[in-house]
Amino acid sequence: MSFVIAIDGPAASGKGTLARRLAAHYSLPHLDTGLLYRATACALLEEGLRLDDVESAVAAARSLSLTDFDEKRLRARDMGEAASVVAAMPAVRAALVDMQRGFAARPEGAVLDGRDIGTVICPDAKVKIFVTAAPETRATRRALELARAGEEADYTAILEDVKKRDARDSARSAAPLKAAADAVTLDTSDLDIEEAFAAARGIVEKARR
Ligand SMILES: Nc1ncnc2c1ncn2[C@@H]1O[C@H](COP(=O)(O)OP(=O)(O)OP(=O)(O)O)[C@@H](O)[C@H]1O
Ligand SMILES: Nc1ccn([C@@H]2O[C@H](COP(=O)(O)O)[C@@H](O)[C@H]2O)c(=O)n1
Repeated sequence: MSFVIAIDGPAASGKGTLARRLAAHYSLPHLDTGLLYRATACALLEEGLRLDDVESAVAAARSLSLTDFDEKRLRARDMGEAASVVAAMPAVRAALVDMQRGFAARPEGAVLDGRDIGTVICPDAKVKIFVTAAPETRATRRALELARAGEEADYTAILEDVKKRDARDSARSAAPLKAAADAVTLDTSDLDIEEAFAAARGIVEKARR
């Protein structure tokens, strides 16, 4: 397998930040797989369909194009919650596997971040990192991010969101959120972004040797 870095972790743990930084550092393409589930949920909501309409969700997942995402819309808070509802459907997950594995199979390698990259999508990845942080830390960071963007940032509501999403993602039967047995866990609760990036680079370098 080519040089694949698989990054998983709970909501707002900083996996996207680390995945982007590692991809830039190693000149690898990056796929934020959460966007696939967010885009699937968004397609349903925009059509006025219910989030539990499995057939429509599978059709929406199958028609996604990786180059076609309105990231600002998809990263809205309500879309994270909606994504986690469709992500619990085994048929939706199955519809998105080939797209993710195709991305990971690029000859130069790739960085993918999500919930099941190390466990299901790329079980043979050379590097697996499970990024985590205390829920309160994650909620504080997300609230700061929203406040910086001039959006509503109610810490208590965000903390509740994060906990609810983690619980649903961990409890589902299909590809639940969990660290792969051979992943290295990186707890960033007491690390700033530069420290977390340095630690992640250390993990990658060790795995490459
Ligand atoms: N180690 C860190 N210290 C401080 N802030 C951080 C750290 N890592 C990430 N952040 C900030 O926390 C917020 C969430 O990070 P990020 O978007 O990377 O998380 P994520 O796990 O990809 O989230 P999601 O699950 O919603 O996709 C961002 O504002 C980011 O800048
Ligand atoms: N590999 C993945 C990635 C994401 N999900 C689900 O999508 C939701 C949104 O993901 P973010 O990373 O953008 O926060 C997330 O809560 C999961 O339910 C997934 O199941 N598998």
